[in-house]
Amino acid sequence: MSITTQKKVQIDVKNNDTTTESKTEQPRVVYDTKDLNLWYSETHALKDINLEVTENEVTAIIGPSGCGKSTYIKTLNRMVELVPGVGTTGTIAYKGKNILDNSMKVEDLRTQVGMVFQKPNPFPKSIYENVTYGPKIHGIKKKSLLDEIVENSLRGAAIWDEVKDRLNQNAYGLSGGQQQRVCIARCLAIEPDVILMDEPTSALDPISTLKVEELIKELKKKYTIIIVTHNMQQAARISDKTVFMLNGEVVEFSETDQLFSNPKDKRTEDYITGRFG
Ligand SMILES: Nc1ncnc2c1ncn2[C@@H]1O[C@H](COP(=O)(O)OP(=O)(O)OP(=O)(O)O)[C@@H](O)[C@H]1O
Repeated sequence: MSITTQKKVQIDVKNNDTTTESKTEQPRVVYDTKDLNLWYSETHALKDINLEVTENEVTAIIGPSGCGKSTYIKTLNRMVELVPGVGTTGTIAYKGKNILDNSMKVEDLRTQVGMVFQKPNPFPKSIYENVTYGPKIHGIKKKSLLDEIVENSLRGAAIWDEVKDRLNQNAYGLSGGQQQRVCIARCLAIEPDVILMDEPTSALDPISTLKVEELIKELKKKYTIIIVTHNMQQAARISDKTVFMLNGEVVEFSETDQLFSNPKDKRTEDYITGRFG
């Protein structure tokens, strides 16, 4: 199911100082998925997915275990194709270009689309080296520039103050919540447009979870965020739109407030009220 939202922007245009005109501005669609099907060999994991992801919004994907949430998010940066025997039909346009087309270079896509995983996965290196890893691969060598990227990225991930005096220490020495924010900083260091998050707080305690949630709300001012979560309260707290998936299908996709307060589909209602899943 796809929805199209229209943000109406009223622009006052002085016309002989007497009249007012209004103009409609379309929000920018970052990912436009059309009729996407995906198979892991015989398993039909995604079925006729149609979804639009809008710029500078948080889109949450919820649904019971095995419904295809992770598969979908991993299709958005083509990580899913690392699994042998994966086949797809349909299209996913990223800023107008079909990423499933062979002509799309995965490396190009991944410089624009960062990913944060369920378990914090810092490299066994210093905090500094973790954050500079991506920029160095992209050829940045100048120490002053790398220093600047480290500070900006760690600030962006709301962890600068906690780690600024131990940048050369191993990231493994940090708490789980701090490690996850370093991983978010590592993702910001490549200056992506989109951040994909696959259950980023499921391994964190409630306080760290809250910090990452606050961070996500802040990050959406600059980035487009797509987050898979098992936690419906989390989806309700932080997302603008929510996708409910079941058995590989999108059952409902709408504004988060609407989906949780007034679901259109009985299956969504059953899921969010805990009657199944
Ligand atoms: N690497 C794989 N090889 C074969 N089948 C897979 C693979 N990964 C996932 N699947 C299958 O695809 C379907 C969707 O799985 P997926 O991991 O996307 O679900 P999910 O909603 O993210 O589940 P969870 O909430 O438990 O993480 C399931 O039937 C699963 O068994």
